[in-house]
Amino acid sequence: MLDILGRNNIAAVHGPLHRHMRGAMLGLVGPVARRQSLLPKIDAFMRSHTSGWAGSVVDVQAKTKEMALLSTLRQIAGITAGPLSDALKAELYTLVLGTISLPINLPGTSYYQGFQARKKLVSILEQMITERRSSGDAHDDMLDVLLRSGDDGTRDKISDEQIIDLLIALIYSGYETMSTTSMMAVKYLSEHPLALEELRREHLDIRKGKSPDEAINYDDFKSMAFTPAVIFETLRLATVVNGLLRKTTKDVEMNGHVIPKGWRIYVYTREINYDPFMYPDLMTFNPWRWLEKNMELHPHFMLFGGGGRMCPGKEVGTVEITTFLHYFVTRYRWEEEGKNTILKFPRVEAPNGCISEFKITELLQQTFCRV
Ligand code: HEM
Repeated sequence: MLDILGRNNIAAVHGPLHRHMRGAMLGLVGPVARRQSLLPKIDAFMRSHTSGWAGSVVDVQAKTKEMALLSTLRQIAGITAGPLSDALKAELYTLVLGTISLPINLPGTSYYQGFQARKKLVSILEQMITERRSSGDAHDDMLDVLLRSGDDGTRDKISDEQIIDLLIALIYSGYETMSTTSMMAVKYLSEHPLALEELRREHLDIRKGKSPDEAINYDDFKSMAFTPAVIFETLRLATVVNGLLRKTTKDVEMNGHVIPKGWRIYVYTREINYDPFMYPDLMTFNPWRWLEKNMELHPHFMLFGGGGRMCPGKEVGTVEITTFLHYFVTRYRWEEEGKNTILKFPRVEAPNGCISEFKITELLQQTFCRV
Protein backbone atom coordinates (compact mmCIF):
# COMPACT_ATOMS: atom_id res chain seq x y z
CA MET A 1 0.00 0.00 0.00
CA LEU A 2 2.87 2.29 0.86
CA ASP A 3 4.48 1.75 -2.57
CA ILE A 4 1.26 2.26 -4.47
CA LEU A 5 -0.39 5.02 -2.44
CA GLY A 6 2.85 6.95 -1.96
CA ARG A 7 5.32 7.67 0.82
CA ASN A 8 3.44 10.82 1.83
CA ASN A 9 0.13 8.96 1.97
CA ILE A 10 -1.70 10.19 5.07
CA ALA A 11 -2.41 6.66 6.33
CA ALA A 12 1.29 5.76 6.24
CA VAL A 13 2.97 8.82 7.78
CA HIS A 14 3.39 9.61 11.48
CA GLY A 15 4.00 12.48 13.88
CA PRO A 16 4.37 16.03 12.48
CA LEU A 17 4.08 14.89 8.83
CA HIS A 18 0.80 13.11 9.63
CA ARG A 19 -0.52 16.24 11.38
CA HIS A 20 0.53 18.34 8.37
CA MET A 21 -1.15 16.04 5.82
CA ARG A 22 -4.24 15.52 7.97
CA GLY A 23 -4.57 19.27 8.50
CA ALA A 24 -4.43 19.77 4.71
CA MET A 25 -7.03 17.03 4.18
CA LEU A 26 -9.38 18.48 6.83
CA GLY A 27 -9.04 21.89 5.18
CA LEU A 28 -10.50 20.28 2.04
CA VAL A 29 -13.35 18.27 3.59
CA GLY A 30 -13.89 19.90 7.04
CA PRO A 31 -17.10 21.72 8.14
CA VAL A 32 -16.28 25.08 6.52
CA ALA A 33 -15.44 23.54 3.14
CA ARG A 34 -18.48 21.29 3.32
CA ARG A 35 -20.93 24.11 3.99
CA GLN A 36 -19.47 26.67 1.62
CA SER A 37 -18.36 24.63 -1.31
CA LEU A 38 -18.92 20.86 -1.16
CA LEU A 39 -22.64 20.52 -0.33
CA PRO A 40 -23.88 22.50 -3.37
CA LYS A 41 -21.47 20.64 -5.66
CA ILE A 42 -22.47 17.24 -4.30
CA ASP A 43 -26.16 18.10 -4.64
CA ALA A 44 -25.77 19.30 -8.23
CA PHE A 45 -23.77 16.22 -9.15
CA MET A 46 -26.15 13.66 -7.56
CA ARG A 47 -29.20 15.42 -9.00
CA SER A 48 -27.82 15.07 -12.50
CA HIS A 49 -26.17 11.65 -12.03
CA THR A 50 -29.44 10.04 -10.91
CA SER A 51 -31.64 11.64 -13.57
CA GLY A 52 -33.18 9.86 -16.53
CA TRP A 53 -33.18 6.39 -15.03
CA ALA A 54 -36.95 5.87 -15.21
CA GLY A 55 -38.08 3.15 -17.59
CA SER A 56 -34.65 1.50 -17.78
CA VAL A 57 -32.71 -1.27 -16.11
CA VAL A 58 -29.92 0.24 -14.11
CA ASP A 59 -26.73 -1.47 -13.01
CA VAL A 60 -26.50 -0.07 -9.50
CA GLN A 61 -22.97 -1.35 -8.86
CA ALA A 62 -21.61 0.40 -11.96
CA LYS A 63 -23.65 3.55 -11.29
CA THR A 64 -22.49 3.89 -7.68
CA LYS A 65 -18.85 3.29 -8.64
CA GLU A 66 -19.12 5.95 -11.32
CA MET A 67 -20.87 8.21 -8.84
CA ALA A 68 -18.12 7.92 -6.19
CA LEU A 69 -15.34 8.57 -8.69
CA LEU A 70 -16.94 11.38 -10.69
CA SER A 71 -18.23 13.22 -7.63
CA THR A 72 -14.73 13.20 -6.10
CA LEU A 73 -13.03 14.19 -9.37
CA ARG A 74 -15.40 17.12 -9.71
CA GLN A 75 -14.56 18.31 -6.20
CA ILE A 76 -10.84 17.80 -6.71
CA ALA A 77 -10.32 19.48 -10.04
CA GLY A 78 -13.70 20.19 -11.65
CA ILE A 79 -13.30 17.08 -13.86
CA THR A 80 -16.54 15.94 -15.49
CA ALA A 81 -17.31 12.71 -17.38
CA GLY A 82 -15.10 12.42 -20.47
CA PRO A 83 -11.73 11.10 -21.71
CA LEU A 84 -9.81 12.36 -18.65
CA SER A 85 -12.18 10.77 -16.13
CA ASP A 86 -12.14 7.54 -18.20
CA ALA A 87 -8.34 7.47 -18.11
CA LEU A 88 -8.31 8.09 -14.35
CA LYS A 89 -10.99 5.44 -13.82
CA ALA A 90 -9.03 2.75 -15.63
CA GLU A 91 -5.89 3.48 -13.58
CA LEU A 92 -7.81 3.68 -10.31
CA TYR A 93 -9.37 0.21 -10.76
CA THR A 94 -5.91 -1.29 -11.28
CA LEU A 95 -4.44 0.70 -8.40
CA VAL A 96 -7.14 -0.50 -5.96
CA LEU A 97 -6.44 -4.16 -6.83
CA GLY A 98 -2.70 -3.52 -6.47
CA THR A 99 -3.09 -2.25 -2.90
CA ILE A 100 -4.73 -5.48 -1.75
CA SER A 101 -2.26 -7.86 -3.42
CA LEU A 102 0.95 -9.60 -2.38
CA PRO A 103 3.96 -7.38 -3.16
CA ILE A 104 5.46 -9.56 -5.90
CA ASN A 105 7.02 -7.23 -8.41
CA LEU A 106 6.81 -9.30 -11.62
CA PRO A 107 5.05 -8.23 -14.81
CA GLY A 108 1.48 -9.56 -14.76
CA THR A 109 0.98 -9.50 -10.98
CA SER A 110 -1.66 -7.21 -9.46
CA TYR A 111 1.06 -5.48 -7.44
CA TYR A 112 3.13 -4.72 -10.55
CA GLN A 113 0.10 -3.44 -12.44
CA GLY A 114 -1.03 -1.37 -9.43
CA PHE A 115 2.41 0.22 -9.26
CA GLN A 116 2.31 1.02 -13.00
CA ALA A 117 -1.17 2.53 -12.50
CA ARG A 118 0.26 4.75 -9.75
CA LYS A 119 2.96 6.01 -12.13
CA LYS A 120 0.33 6.91 -14.74
CA LEU A 121 -1.92 8.60 -12.16
CA VAL A 122 1.04 10.62 -10.85
CA SER A 123 1.92 11.71 -14.36
CA ILE A 124 -1.69 12.83 -15.10
CA LEU A 125 -1.82 14.80 -11.82
CA GLU A 126 1.64 16.36 -12.44
CA GLN A 127 0.48 17.53 -15.84
CA MET A 128 -2.64 19.08 -14.30
CA ILE A 129 -0.51 20.94 -11.72
CA THR A 130 1.82 22.25 -14.44
CA GLU A 131 -1.13 23.48 -16.53
CA ARG A 132 -2.70 25.20 -13.51
CA ARG A 133 0.56 26.97 -12.67
CA SER A 134 1.20 28.14 -16.22
CA SER A 135 -2.34 29.46 -16.73
CA GLY A 136 -2.51 31.16 -13.30
CA ASP A 137 -6.34 31.03 -13.46
CA ALA A 138 -8.30 30.63 -10.23
CA HIS A 139 -10.56 27.57 -9.85
CA ASP A 140 -13.21 26.68 -7.30
CA ASP A 141 -11.83 23.25 -6.41
CA MET A 142 -9.55 21.33 -4.02
CA LEU A 143 -6.49 21.42 -6.27
CA ASP A 144 -6.67 25.22 -6.30
CA VAL A 145 -6.84 25.28 -2.48
CA LEU A 146 -3.82 22.97 -2.23
CA LEU A 147 -1.73 24.90 -4.76
CA ARG A 148 -2.40 28.13 -2.88
CA SER A 149 -2.00 26.69 0.63
CA GLY A 150 0.75 28.42 2.57
CA ASP A 151 0.55 31.55 0.37
CA ASP A 152 -1.12 33.56 3.16
CA GLY A 153 1.35 32.33 5.81
CA THR A 154 -1.36 30.69 7.98
CA ARG A 155 -0.06 27.17 7.35
CA ASP A 156 3.00 25.40 5.93
CA LYS A 157 3.33 25.11 2.18
CA ILE A 158 2.51 21.68 0.83
CA SER A 159 4.89 20.23 -1.79
CA ASP A 160 3.73 18.97 -5.21
CA GLU A 161 4.66 15.44 -4.22
CA GLN A 162 2.51 15.76 -1.08
CA ILE A 163 -0.38 17.26 -3.08
CA ILE A 164 -0.33 14.27 -5.44
CA ASP A 165 -0.26 11.70 -2.63
CA LEU A 166 -3.04 13.58 -0.82
CA LEU A 167 -5.24 13.59 -3.92
CA ILE A 168 -4.59 9.89 -4.57
CA ALA A 169 -5.46 9.14 -0.90
CA LEU A 170 -8.64 11.17 -1.25
CA ILE A 171 -9.77 9.42 -4.43
CA TYR A 172 -8.76 5.99 -3.12
CA SER A 173 -10.29 6.29 0.37
CA GLY A 174 -13.69 7.51 -0.77
CA TYR A 175 -14.03 5.26 -3.81
CA GLU A 176 -14.89 1.77 -2.58
CA THR A 177 -16.29 2.94 0.73
CA MET A 178 -18.89 5.30 -0.74
CA SER A 179 -19.81 3.24 -3.81
CA THR A 180 -20.18 -0.08 -2.02
CA THR A 181 -22.16 1.41 0.86
CA SER A 182 -24.53 3.17 -1.56
CA MET A 183 -25.04 -0.01 -3.60
CA MET A 184 -25.63 -2.14 -0.50
CA ALA A 185 -28.02 0.43 0.99
CA VAL A 186 -30.15 0.16 -2.17
CA LYS A 187 -29.98 -3.64 -1.97
CA TYR A 188 -31.00 -3.78 1.72
CA LEU A 189 -33.75 -1.21 1.21
CA SER A 190 -35.15 -3.29 -1.69
CA GLU A 191 -35.37 -6.26 0.63
CA HIS A 192 -36.85 -4.30 3.55
CA PRO A 193 -39.90 -2.32 2.40
CA LEU A 194 -40.63 -0.88 5.87
CA ALA A 195 -37.16 0.62 6.09
CA LEU A 196 -37.50 1.99 2.55
CA GLU A 197 -40.86 3.52 3.43
CA GLU A 198 -39.46 5.25 6.51
CA LEU A 199 -36.42 6.52 4.63
CA ARG A 200 -38.54 7.79 1.77
CA ARG A 201 -40.85 9.57 4.22
CA GLU A 202 -37.86 11.37 5.79
CA HIS A 203 -36.70 12.57 2.37
CA LEU A 204 -40.13 13.49 1.01
CA ASP A 205 -40.65 15.59 4.17
CA ILE A 206 -37.45 17.45 3.36
CA ARG A 207 -38.61 18.10 -0.21
CA LYS A 208 -42.00 19.39 0.93
CA GLY A 209 -40.74 22.86 1.77
CA LYS A 210 -38.57 23.15 -1.34
CA SER A 211 -38.92 24.00 -4.98
CA PRO A 212 -37.95 21.14 -7.35
CA ASP A 213 -34.57 22.70 -8.16
CA GLU A 214 -33.66 23.56 -4.58
CA ALA A 215 -30.66 21.77 -3.12
CA ILE A 216 -30.66 19.97 0.22
CA ASN A 217 -28.66 22.01 2.70
CA TYR A 218 -26.71 21.68 5.91
CA ASP A 219 -29.81 22.01 8.13
CA ASP A 220 -31.59 19.29 6.13
CA PHE A 221 -28.71 16.91 6.81
CA LYS A 222 -28.76 17.80 10.51
CA SER A 223 -32.52 17.07 10.67
CA MET A 224 -32.16 13.50 9.35
CA ALA A 225 -32.25 10.67 11.89
CA PHE A 226 -33.26 7.58 9.94
CA THR A 227 -30.87 8.09 7.00
CA PRO A 228 -27.67 7.91 9.10
CA ALA A 229 -29.18 4.84 10.80
CA VAL A 230 -29.63 3.17 7.38
CA ILE A 231 -26.04 4.03 6.43
CA PHE A 232 -24.58 2.72 9.72
CA GLU A 233 -26.61 -0.49 9.52
CA THR A 234 -25.46 -0.99 5.93
CA LEU A 235 -21.84 -0.41 6.95
CA ARG A 236 -22.23 -2.87 9.81
CA LEU A 237 -23.66 -5.71 7.72
CA ALA A 238 -21.66 -5.06 4.54
CA THR A 239 -18.36 -4.17 6.18
CA VAL A 240 -16.17 -2.29 3.71
CA VAL A 241 -13.16 -1.71 5.97
CA ASN A 242 -12.41 -4.96 7.75
CA GLY A 243 -9.99 -3.59 10.32
CA LEU A 244 -7.64 -0.87 11.53
CA LEU A 245 -3.86 -0.91 11.65
CA ARG A 246 -1.90 0.42 14.59
CA LYS A 247 1.62 0.05 16.02
CA THR A 248 2.43 -0.07 19.74
CA THR A 249 4.62 2.83 20.86
CA LYS A 250 5.29 1.16 24.26
CA ASP A 251 4.70 -2.22 25.92
CA VAL A 252 0.96 -2.67 26.39
CA GLU A 253 -0.59 -5.06 28.90
CA MET A 254 -3.93 -6.54 27.96
CA ASN A 255 -5.79 -9.29 29.83
CA GLY A 256 -2.50 -10.50 31.35
CA HIS A 257 -0.63 -10.57 28.00
CA VAL A 258 2.07 -8.10 27.09
CA ILE A 259 2.12 -6.74 23.54
CA PRO A 260 5.70 -5.51 23.08
CA LYS A 261 6.58 -2.04 21.86
CA GLY A 262 6.85 -1.83 18.07
CA TRP A 263 4.39 -4.63 17.29
CA ARG A 264 1.84 -4.10 14.60
CA ILE A 265 -1.77 -4.53 15.71
CA TYR A 266 -4.66 -5.32 13.42
CA VAL A 267 -7.94 -4.39 15.12
CA TYR A 268 -10.39 -6.68 13.39
CA THR A 269 -13.43 -4.39 13.54
CA ARG A 270 -15.45 -6.68 11.25
CA GLU A 271 -15.81 -9.04 14.22
CA ILE A 272 -17.30 -6.23 16.34
CA ASN A 273 -19.92 -5.56 13.66
CA TYR A 274 -21.13 -9.15 13.98
CA ASP A 275 -21.06 -9.36 17.79
CA PRO A 276 -24.42 -10.75 19.00
CA PHE A 277 -24.07 -9.09 22.41
CA MET A 278 -23.88 -5.66 20.81
CA TYR A 279 -26.25 -6.32 17.94
CA PRO A 280 -29.03 -8.76 18.93
CA ASP A 281 -30.48 -10.61 15.94
CA LEU A 282 -27.25 -9.60 14.28
CA MET A 283 -27.89 -10.81 10.71
CA THR A 284 -31.10 -8.78 10.39
CA PHE A 285 -30.97 -5.42 8.63
CA ASN A 286 -32.48 -3.27 11.36
CA PRO A 287 -31.66 0.48 11.04
CA TRP A 288 -33.96 1.22 14.00
CA ARG A 289 -31.39 -0.30 16.37
CA TRP A 290 -29.20 2.78 15.77
CA LEU A 291 -31.94 5.14 16.97
CA GLU A 292 -32.29 3.51 20.33
CA LYS A 293 -29.27 4.48 22.41
CA ASN A 294 -27.25 6.97 20.40
CA MET A 295 -24.98 4.11 19.45
CA GLU A 296 -22.72 6.31 17.36
CA LEU A 297 -21.20 7.62 20.60
CA HIS A 298 -20.33 4.19 22.02
CA PRO A 299 -16.64 3.22 22.24
CA HIS A 300 -17.29 0.12 20.12
CA PHE A 301 -18.53 2.25 17.22
CA MET A 302 -15.56 1.88 14.88
CA LEU A 303 -17.13 1.96 11.43
CA PHE A 304 -14.98 5.01 10.73
CA GLY A 305 -12.04 4.02 12.96
CA GLY A 306 -11.08 5.97 16.05
CA GLY A 307 -8.64 8.31 17.79
CA GLY A 308 -6.22 10.58 15.93
CA ARG A 309 -6.62 8.60 12.72
CA MET A 310 -10.39 8.47 12.64
CA CYS A 311 -11.68 8.82 9.07
CA PRO A 312 -11.49 12.52 8.07
CA GLY A 313 -14.01 11.78 5.29
CA LYS A 314 -16.75 10.48 7.62
CA GLU A 315 -19.03 13.49 7.23
CA VAL A 316 -18.41 14.17 3.55
CA GLY A 317 -18.77 10.46 2.75
CA THR A 318 -22.05 10.28 4.68
CA VAL A 319 -23.30 13.42 2.94
CA GLU A 320 -22.55 11.91 -0.49
CA ILE A 321 -24.33 8.63 0.25
CA THR A 322 -27.25 10.54 1.80
CA THR A 323 -27.60 12.83 -1.22
CA PHE A 324 -27.48 9.85 -3.59
CA LEU A 325 -30.21 8.11 -1.57
CA HIS A 326 -32.21 11.34 -1.41
CA TYR A 327 -32.56 11.62 -5.18
CA PHE A 328 -32.87 7.88 -5.72
CA VAL A 329 -35.74 7.28 -3.27
CA THR A 330 -37.63 10.51 -3.96
CA ARG A 331 -37.49 10.03 -7.72
CA TYR A 332 -37.94 6.31 -8.25
CA ARG A 333 -39.59 3.09 -7.34
CA TRP A 334 -37.71 -0.01 -8.42
CA GLU A 335 -37.63 -3.76 -8.32
CA GLU A 336 -34.64 -6.07 -8.43
CA GLU A 337 -34.12 -8.00 -11.66
CA GLY A 338 -33.42 -11.68 -10.92
CA LYS A 339 -31.33 -12.73 -7.96
CA ASN A 340 -28.04 -10.92 -7.58
CA THR A 341 -25.28 -12.64 -5.64
CA ILE A 342 -23.25 -10.41 -3.36
CA LEU A 343 -19.88 -11.43 -1.94
CA LYS A 344 -19.13 -9.82 1.41
CA PHE A 345 -15.58 -10.98 2.10
CA PRO A 346 -12.77 -10.01 1.70
CA ARG A 347 -14.39 -7.23 -0.36
CA VAL A 348 -18.05 -6.43 -0.77
CA GLU A 349 -18.94 -6.85 -4.45
CA ALA A 350 -21.42 -8.26 -6.91
CA PRO A 351 -19.15 -10.82 -8.65
CA ASN A 352 -18.57 -11.59 -12.36
CA GLY A 353 -20.00 -8.26 -13.39
CA CYS A 354 -23.30 -10.01 -12.61
CA ILE A 355 -24.24 -6.84 -11.03
CA SER A 356 -27.30 -5.77 -9.07
CA GLU A 357 -29.62 -4.60 -11.77
CA PHE A 358 -32.71 -2.67 -10.82
CA LYS A 359 -35.67 -2.15 -13.06
CA ILE A 360 -36.74 1.41 -12.45
CA THR A 361 -40.48 1.46 -12.88
CA GLU A 362 -42.05 4.62 -11.59
CA LEU A 363 -41.02 8.20 -11.28
CA LEU A 364 -42.16 9.79 -8.05
CA GLN A 365 -40.87 13.29 -8.73
CA GLN A 366 -44.20 14.63 -9.98
CA THR A 367 -45.87 13.35 -6.81
CA PHE A 368 -43.62 15.16 -4.39
CA CYS A 369 -43.50 18.30 -6.48
CA ARG A 370 -47.25 18.64 -6.15
CA VAL A 371 -47.24 18.07 -2.36
C1 HEM B 1 -18.68 5.30 3.94
C2 HEM B 1 -17.57 5.96 3.76
C3 HEM B 1 -16.27 5.73 4.52
C4 HEM B 1 -15.93 4.78 5.45
C5 HEM B 1 -16.78 3.64 6.01
C6 HEM B 1 -14.56 5.04 5.84
C7 HEM B 1 -13.87 4.29 6.79
C8 HEM B 1 -12.58 4.57 7.19
C9 HEM B 1 -11.86 3.83 8.20
C10 HEM B 1 -12.41 2.65 8.99
C11 HEM B 1 -10.62 4.39 8.32
C12 HEM B 1 -9.48 3.95 9.25
C13 HEM B 1 -9.48 4.88 10.48
C14 HEM B 1 -8.52 4.47 11.59
O1 HEM B 1 -7.44 3.92 11.31
O2 HEM B 1 -8.86 4.71 12.77
C15 HEM B 1 -10.55 5.49 7.37
C16 HEM B 1 -9.46 6.30 7.20
C17 HEM B 1 -9.37 7.29 6.26
N1 HEM B 1 -10.39 7.74 5.44
FE1 HEM B 1 -12.28 6.99 5.35
N2 HEM B 1 -14.10 6.10 5.13
C18 HEM B 1 -15.11 6.57 4.32
C19 HEM B 1 -15.07 7.63 3.45
C20 HEM B 1 -13.97 8.43 3.24
C21 HEM B 1 -13.92 9.56 2.32
C22 HEM B 1 -15.08 10.05 1.46
C23 HEM B 1 -12.67 10.06 2.39
C24 HEM B 1 -12.10 11.23 1.63
C25 HEM B 1 -12.20 12.42 2.06
C26 HEM B 1 -11.92 9.27 3.37
C27 HEM B 1 -10.61 9.49 3.72
C28 HEM B 1 -9.91 8.75 4.66
C29 HEM B 1 -8.50 8.99 4.99
C30 HEM B 1 -7.59 10.00 4.33
C31 HEM B 1 -8.16 8.08 6.00
C32 HEM B 1 -6.80 7.95 6.71
C33 HEM B 1 -6.80 8.87 7.93
C34 HEM B 1 -5.51 8.91 8.73
O3 HEM B 1 -4.73 7.94 8.70
O4 HEM B 1 -5.29 9.93 9.43
N3 HEM B 1 -12.74 8.31 3.85
N4 HEM B 1 -11.75 5.58 6.70
